[in-house]
Amino acid sequence: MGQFQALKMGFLEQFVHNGRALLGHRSKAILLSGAACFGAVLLVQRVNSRREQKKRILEAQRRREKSFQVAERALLEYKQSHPMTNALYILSLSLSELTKQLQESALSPEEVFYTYLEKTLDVHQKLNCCTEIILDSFEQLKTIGSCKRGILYGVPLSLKENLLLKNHDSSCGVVKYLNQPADDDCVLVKVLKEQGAIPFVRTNFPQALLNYDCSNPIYGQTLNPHNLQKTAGGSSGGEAALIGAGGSVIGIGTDIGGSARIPASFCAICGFKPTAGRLSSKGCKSIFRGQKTVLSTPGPMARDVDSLALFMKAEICEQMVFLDPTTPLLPFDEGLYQSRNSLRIGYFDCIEQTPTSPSMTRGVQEVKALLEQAGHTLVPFTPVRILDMAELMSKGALADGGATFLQQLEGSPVDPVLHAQVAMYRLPICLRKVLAFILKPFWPSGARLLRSSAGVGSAAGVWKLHASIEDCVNDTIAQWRRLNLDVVLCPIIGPAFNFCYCGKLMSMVPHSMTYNLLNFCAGVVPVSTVTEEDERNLCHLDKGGWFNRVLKKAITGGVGLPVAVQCVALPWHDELCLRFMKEVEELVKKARKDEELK
Ligand SMILES: CCCCCCCC/C=C\CCCCCCCC(=O)NCCS(=O)(=O)O
Repeated sequence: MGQFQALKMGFLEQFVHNGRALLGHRSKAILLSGAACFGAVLLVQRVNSRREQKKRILEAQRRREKSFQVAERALLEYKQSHPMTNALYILSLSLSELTKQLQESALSPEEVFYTYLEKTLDVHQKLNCCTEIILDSFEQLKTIGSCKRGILYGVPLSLKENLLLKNHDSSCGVVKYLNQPADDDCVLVKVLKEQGAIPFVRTNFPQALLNYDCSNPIYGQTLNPHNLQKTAGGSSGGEAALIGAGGSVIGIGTDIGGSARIPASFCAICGFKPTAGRLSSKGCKSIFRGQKTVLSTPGPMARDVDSLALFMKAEICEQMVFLDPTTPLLPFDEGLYQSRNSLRIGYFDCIEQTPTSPSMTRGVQEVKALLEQAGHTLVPFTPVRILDMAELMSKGALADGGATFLQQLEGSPVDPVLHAQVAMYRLPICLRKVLAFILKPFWPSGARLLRSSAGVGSAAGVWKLHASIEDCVNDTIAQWRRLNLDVVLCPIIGPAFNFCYCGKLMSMVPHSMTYNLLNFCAGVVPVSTVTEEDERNLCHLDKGGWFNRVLKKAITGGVGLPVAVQCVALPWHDELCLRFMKEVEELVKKARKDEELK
């Protein structure tokens, strides 16, 4: 019995042990196969989502190609019955001259439209600057002849892709925004159509718009008309390239950190960022709607300043205020724009701890001399609290540490122009703060960039940020008043960079974004080209730290590229800013003529 009992116990123990082992193996196996299934599901999901991404991108690219093909056919048909003898003449006209000829019926809307269409198709082939020919414009053209009205009667116009257009996508280079056609035109486009303009082409931008290069995974990289190895700039780079190469006489960009001004500087055209609120932003798509700390605004881009002013006159009308009553009842002050009394102008040619190229500095110095010769008073001006402002603009635009930006990119391949930014926004906030703390003694500017990209953390942080910005606005205005200034002359980022450097040089953005932060108006005028001496002077950048060395790499090989300056005025003094830009433009033109005559 004892033996039997022992045998039974041993057998039972063995049974339980085997059972446990079996169960252990089984649960392990179950767990493993569960994990494998989960992994496989994830993989399949990923493959499917990549396939879906590719499919949507291909569809968008095909839509673009189709619009070009239809436009080419229409152009061919038109040319067969209407030999376009006036093309060179039409393309040489400024916007004011063109509108005059159209109003007087010296030119017909059809010949102007097809001339610009032909040029645009040709320019796009070389620069990849357009995202679509707006086929509805052919219908608009058919009806426009009978009704001659509006300041811009018969003028073909280009639009950055993020301006909403009824029945068209505004993708901003983000796959999840594809196949979501807008219900209505944005207010600016509605007003322009009422003023007789014909929006005929949409233009390219960098993915998600928060960069000053010009490439995205749907439409690719836009090239600079002055050097195909350089970027057109951004984010309104398609506009700048198209206008700079003569494919459009007037276009609209948007600007939260320099997007209308930087590409204008890169492509030798004029770009204007009005005071935010002066023009309606209703229907201008932004990647982080609701961000109200640093204000975005649409702005005109053109070959000359008069065109920018004419555009402002056309937009600022009762209809704009009716469609968007958040805009002020403040008619365009033609008298102020035309005034030619002498100005008191503050100037600076660099910003502390912010990379600045030799041609940026030279541009300001040369224009300063011309303005002085013309009888204006130039006063040295050091921007107040510029380093604080650099941090505030970064904290404002990235109050969430870049989380929304990354969210918007989910489901999209990330364009190489964004790699540097995305890498930074992917770092956990606390790691950015720790790294910033460690880097501060060795690399203060890098540390500042990292720390300010960590956002504000809380609602109290937002209020503190807004209070600090208010202080900066008040201090800047107080300084203008102390010096009794009308306007300020300063550098704008340039010359055009090699591809994919803009994201690595966000530290240069204070040159333009300061005026978005302060909500002053600012515009850019081309004044010169990069000289051999500017190129030789790049060696000075070797000394100034990492960002300066990156800048040197970004702009090496730039001889002959456009150089521009920036003109700034106080909030709501848009006409004064444009008048100052006009003055600069005229003086530079005169100096060039005098130089040629020598
Ligand atoms: C301590 C140094 C800080 C430097 C400031 C860096 C700020 C970086 C923050 C955000 C990135 C902004 C990039 C701005 C580039 C210009 C892009 C632009 O204006 N896009 C237009 C967007 S809109 O919504 O269509 O107006």
